[in-house]
Amino acid sequence: MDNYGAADDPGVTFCIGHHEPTRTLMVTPQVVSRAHESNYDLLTVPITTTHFHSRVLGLLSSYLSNLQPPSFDRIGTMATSQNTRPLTIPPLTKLDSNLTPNEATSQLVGVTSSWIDLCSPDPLIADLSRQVLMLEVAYAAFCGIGYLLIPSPKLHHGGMHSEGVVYYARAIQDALNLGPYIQFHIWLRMVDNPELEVDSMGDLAPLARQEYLQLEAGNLPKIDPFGTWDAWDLIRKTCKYHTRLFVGKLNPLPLLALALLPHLEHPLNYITALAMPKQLPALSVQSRWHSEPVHLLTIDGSSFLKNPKGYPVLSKAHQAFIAKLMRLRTPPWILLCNVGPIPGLESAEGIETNQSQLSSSEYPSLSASKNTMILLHTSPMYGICSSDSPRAPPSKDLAQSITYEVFEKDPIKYEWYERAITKALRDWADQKKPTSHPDGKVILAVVGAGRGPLVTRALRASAEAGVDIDLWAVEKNQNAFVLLQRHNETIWDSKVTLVQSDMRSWKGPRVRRQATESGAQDPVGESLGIDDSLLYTPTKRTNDPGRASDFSAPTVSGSTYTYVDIVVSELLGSFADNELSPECLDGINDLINPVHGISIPASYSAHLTPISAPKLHSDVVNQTVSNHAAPETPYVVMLHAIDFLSTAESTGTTENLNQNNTNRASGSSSPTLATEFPTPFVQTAWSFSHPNRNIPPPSPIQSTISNSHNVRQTRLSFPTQNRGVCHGLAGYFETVLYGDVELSTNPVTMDAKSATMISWFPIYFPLKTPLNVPDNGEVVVTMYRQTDDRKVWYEWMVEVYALERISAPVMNLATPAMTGIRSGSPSVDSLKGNENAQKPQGGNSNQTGYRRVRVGMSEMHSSIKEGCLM
Ligand SMILES: C[S@@+](CC[C@H](N)C(=O)[O-])C[C@H]1O[C@@H](n2cnc3c(N)ncnc32)[C@H](O)[C@@H]1O
Repeated sequence: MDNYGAADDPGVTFCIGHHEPTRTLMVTPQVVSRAHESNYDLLTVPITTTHFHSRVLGLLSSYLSNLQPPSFDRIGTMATSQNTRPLTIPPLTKLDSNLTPNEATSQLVGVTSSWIDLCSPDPLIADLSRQVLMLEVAYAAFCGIGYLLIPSPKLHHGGMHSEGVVYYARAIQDALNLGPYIQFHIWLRMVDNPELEVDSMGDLAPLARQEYLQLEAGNLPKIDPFGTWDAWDLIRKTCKYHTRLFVGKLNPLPLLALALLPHLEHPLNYITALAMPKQLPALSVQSRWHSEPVHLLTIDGSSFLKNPKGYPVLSKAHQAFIAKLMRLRTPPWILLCNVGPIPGLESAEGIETNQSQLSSSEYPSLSASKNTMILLHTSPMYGICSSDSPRAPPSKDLAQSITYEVFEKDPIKYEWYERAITKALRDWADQKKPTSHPDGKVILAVVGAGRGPLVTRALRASAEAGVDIDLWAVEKNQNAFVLLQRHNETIWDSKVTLVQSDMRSWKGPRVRRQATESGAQDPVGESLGIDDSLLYTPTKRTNDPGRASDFSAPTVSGSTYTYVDIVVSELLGSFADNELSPECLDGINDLINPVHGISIPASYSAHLTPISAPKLHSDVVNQTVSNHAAPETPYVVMLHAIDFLSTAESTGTTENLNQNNTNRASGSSSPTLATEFPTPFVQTAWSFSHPNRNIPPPSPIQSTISNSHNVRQTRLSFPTQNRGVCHGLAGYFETVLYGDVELSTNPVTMDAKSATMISWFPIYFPLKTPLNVPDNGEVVVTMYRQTDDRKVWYEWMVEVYALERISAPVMNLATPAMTGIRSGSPSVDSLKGNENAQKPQGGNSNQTGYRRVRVGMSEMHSSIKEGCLM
């Protein structure tokens, strides 16, 4: 158990801003306070004016008219060297900016010029653009602007695509240094659609000289769902995952529809009544952006659609996406663009609103929108903790009472334990199994009892099953032990025998001898209260199954040691075994009834999947400055801002999915709305079972006990559908408590096995250096659970493969031979597409197949420095 956090949902504060691209108004404190009265939390402001724009265009024009056309030099370079007279923009003048430092500046988001083209293949345009940006950033920094919105890089230049993004990225790197107190937001569309990259009048891009442009490619421009994400990935990598660099996303969501929901009696009816809702990109694309640091969500007025009553409405898919973003640790600010002037502040004249049909007074008050959006924030799961904040696993130090208290609030865990114990007791009685107690009671021990919630559940289970138990509770934490004593007196009616000990040195339960030599009943043992057996020398039970109740050991105060029939423990960590449950339970393995003994849990398994987790990566990189072991430490963390790289993906857009009413590719055919992100492909790394019949006997030549039987290793292959970046691995666990009673944190099985359980966060195994993953590739994970008999640690390595299409006889095709693919999970072949899966069996004709080509590999990471001491 390793989950910490506040139990109450803190709610989300929404921050709504107003963006008017052609704002000419000088933004004074009075203007800001007027915007506040209209319930806007912030305003955008252009850094420079149209005067500045004209000045730069004028400069460029006169420069070009005096310039010789560029030509190749003797070495043959043109685009990469400029042996020409430089064009330098003189400093800003007072007509070049309306921005003046004042007390309202901190509530402004500065917007840099969108008419520049930092990506231009023409070095003159690219350099001029860079100068404009630098002048603007420097002036914004001088004025005390805290947030800058930088328009998107231009990705298409004739036949060239994304070639100049690296120049853009390099300029942002300079800008970060120039404005050390500014947060930079790169303004991107969700998908790369060349048709939306339209040049406006006065833009520098079309002024690029023909000599530098490649001719238009013959093919029609295509929408690339991950094209803008690719650009973002390059920018943030160039800027080394800088903590002040975020995404400001252009998102065509009709947000004001959401704002209007309180006015509607049955808002969902109105939404479903819409004829043609705006289309969100595929869920895989939404999921990718959800994992990125999106701090501004901009919603354009053109996105609004009207419902039959004339109000703007929002589809459920849109709501779902916004709601998901709002549950992040840092929910984005919402920026409404082109929605008309702020009432009473700006005249609509000169301001182009995309909603000619809607006047600004028709829009709801922003306070209403805030309340509505808070209503969307309903899932209890997300309020429990701060998400995506990496935290090293809990130390093995004694836990504080508050820690136990938080865990004890879990609505599922204890309920499930009680069900498991009840079932185990009923089965024991039904199967008429002999017990280890002379009176026929089932001896049950809660080992690692903490403050005793499982003890309470065991007593309830006994009453429920109608099976008498002799109950023992073992706990090493002396402070928790005080509470166990108190509970025994006040709640448990002194029915429990308490043992303050590390379970590994406990000698087992004691019962009264059936009769003393004199024939009198021994009074000790009915209820021993606090057990003092540690004061006595260890005894040895017989392992002869036929003598499970043979109390041949030396007696203590007329009592004798016996076996435990049912051991109940909860020593699990986020990755199942990472809090040394196997090692602790090994220590009491010999105390368990060798024939009929039961352990609850009976088994547990560790599961993993590769993820993209840019925020976590950035946090880990920052921690590395003070802690060199940070990138080799597994972190317990609520994973929200992540993207699963290997999924049972459905490829349709949200709209298609909505129409088809299909949901997860894992096979659910229920008619639910497809707003869930694709289901991850999670595989089993390894498992442990108890009681463990395979523990080797101690070696006579070694003083220490070997732990080698608890070493594990795995190598798993994960097909990936879309390109992305692997920052690390997400780890989960599943456990079989008893029979069909199971707990799971695995996102694929959690809902079925233990929905709403909150005791465990997932675990995150970071990669020091993120690895790029190609479309339709494979990520192969090699992982170990290692031990040196003193501590336990993990080692992990990731390889990335591209699948190269080949034509070869079927016999020669290289097929991945990985373990861990379980029934119910998509197979590697089926995720590659249907070609392999559907190829005809037999025959030796040449057929299309795939060869794996390794394109990336991490180092072997090791958490040995942070290993868990046994
Ligand atoms: C995760 S807590 C579970 C507490 C309680 N059983 C519950 O479910 O709320 C694990 C408990 O086991 C105790 N523990 C861990 N290792 C132990 C050991 N080797 N011997 C005895 N107690 C141990 C810890 O002190 C802690 O109280």
